[in-house]
Amino acid sequence: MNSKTITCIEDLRQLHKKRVPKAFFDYVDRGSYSEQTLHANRADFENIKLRQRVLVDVSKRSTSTVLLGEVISMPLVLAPVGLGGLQHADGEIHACRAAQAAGIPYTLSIMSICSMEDVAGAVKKPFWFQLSLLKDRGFVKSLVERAIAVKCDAIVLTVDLPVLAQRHADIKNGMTVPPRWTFGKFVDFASKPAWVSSVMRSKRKTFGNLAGQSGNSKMESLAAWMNEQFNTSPTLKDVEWVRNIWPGKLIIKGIGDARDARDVAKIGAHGLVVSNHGGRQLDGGRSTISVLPEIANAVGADLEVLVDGGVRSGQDVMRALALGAKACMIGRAYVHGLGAAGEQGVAKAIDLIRKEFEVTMGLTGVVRVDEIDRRILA
Ligand SMILES: Cc1cc2nc3c(=O)[nH]c(=O)nc-3n(C[C@H](O)[C@H](O)[C@H](O)COP(=O)(O)O)c2cc1C
Ligand SMILES: CCCCCCC(=O)C(=O)O
Repeated sequence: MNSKTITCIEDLRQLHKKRVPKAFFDYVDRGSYSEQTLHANRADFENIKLRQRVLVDVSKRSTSTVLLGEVISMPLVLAPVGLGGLQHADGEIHACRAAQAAGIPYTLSIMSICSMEDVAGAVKKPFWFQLSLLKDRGFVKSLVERAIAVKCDAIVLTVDLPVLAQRHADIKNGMTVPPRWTFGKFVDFASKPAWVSSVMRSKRKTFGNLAGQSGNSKMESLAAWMNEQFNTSPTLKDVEWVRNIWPGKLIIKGIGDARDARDVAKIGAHGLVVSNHGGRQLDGGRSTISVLPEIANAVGADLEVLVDGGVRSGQDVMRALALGAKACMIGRAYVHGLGAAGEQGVAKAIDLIRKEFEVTMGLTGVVRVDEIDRRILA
C-alpha cells in the first residue's frame, strides 16, 4: 500500500476490492435485501450540514475523550466484524493491534476467525468482546467465563439478529456455510495470489471462538448448528441474564427505538449502540443517524450512547457527536483497511478519520470533544 496516495476511506475500499476475492469483499460491502437501509445510513449523514465557525482560537485541539470511564484518543471504536480473518490472515489480531496503537477500543466478534485467546495472546491491552444470545446458554456462559479469563474490558451484546435477514450478494456469491465453489470463483481466487497465499495457508480458517461446538470441523454440521443457535429471538430477560453473569461493563448493540433504549437503561447496562447492523438486517428501516437524537433524548445521562452505520469520515464523527453520541463505532471503514493492507491498512483508516475529525473541530470552532453539540450544525 502506498500510504501517501491513500487519502480517504474510499481509496482503501478500492484497494480492498482489488486484493480480496469478490465473495469476501461483497460480504463486507453489501447489505440485506434492496439495501435501502444500507444506503440511507450514508445518505443521511451527507445531508447533515456543519456550521463553519472562524475567529475562534483553535490552535490547540484535543480529540481525546472519556468513554465508559476510560480515556481514549478519539471518540471512535472498532465494531465487531465476523470473519475478519478471511479478509487478511490473522485479521482480528491485526485490527486489534492497530486500534490499541491508536488508543481506541477494539471489539472482537463472537464470529471471528481468531479466538479471544488468540487475540489476547497477541496484544498488550484488554479489548471488548461481542456476544450473541445463542440458544445454547451453557455455551454462552462459557464464552462469558472465557471473556473474564482473558480480561476483556467490556461485553458488547448484539441484539439485532433475532432472525437473520437475507443478503442477496452472499447467496449469489456462494458465500454460504459450506461455501459453494464455481469455476468463476476459482478464476477470481487465482487473480488474488497474495490473499490466497496468506489466508488459505493460515492455520486459522474457521470460527475460533466456536471451536469444539457441534462439528466445527465439519462445515455441514456447523451450518446447521449456526442456523439453530442464532434463531433465538432474545428478550429483555435474556439481556438481564447476561447482566447477572458478567461483572464488567455491558453495552447493548442494535438499538433502533426509544422504547428498547429505555428498557436497556432500566436493567443497568452501561452503554448502548444505536445500530441497524450496518444495513445488514432490517431493510427499509431508518438510518441510524436519523434515529440517534430520539434515543439520546430517551436515555439522557442514564447510559452512554454510541452509534454506528455509515461512518466513513471524521466529519461523520462530528455529526454523530453533535446529535448526542458519545462515540462512533466503525465497521466497513476499518475492514476496508484490513483487506487492503492488514494492520497498516487499519491504522491508516483510523488515522484518516482522526485527522479529518481534528481538522473539522478546527473549522467548526471547537477545541475539546465535550464542546461538540447541536450548535455546530447548520
Ligand atoms: C462484514 C461485517 C460483519 C459483521 N459482523 C458482525 C458481528 O459478528 N457481530 C456484530 O454485532 N455486528 C457485526 N457487524 C455489524 C458491525 O458491527 C456494525 O454494526 C456495522 O458494520 C456498522 O456499519 P458500517 O459498516 O457502515 O460502519 C458486521 C458488519 C460487517 C460489515
Ligand atoms: C449465522 C449468522 C452469523 C452472522 C455473524 C456475522 C454478522 O453479524 C454479519 O453481519 O455478517
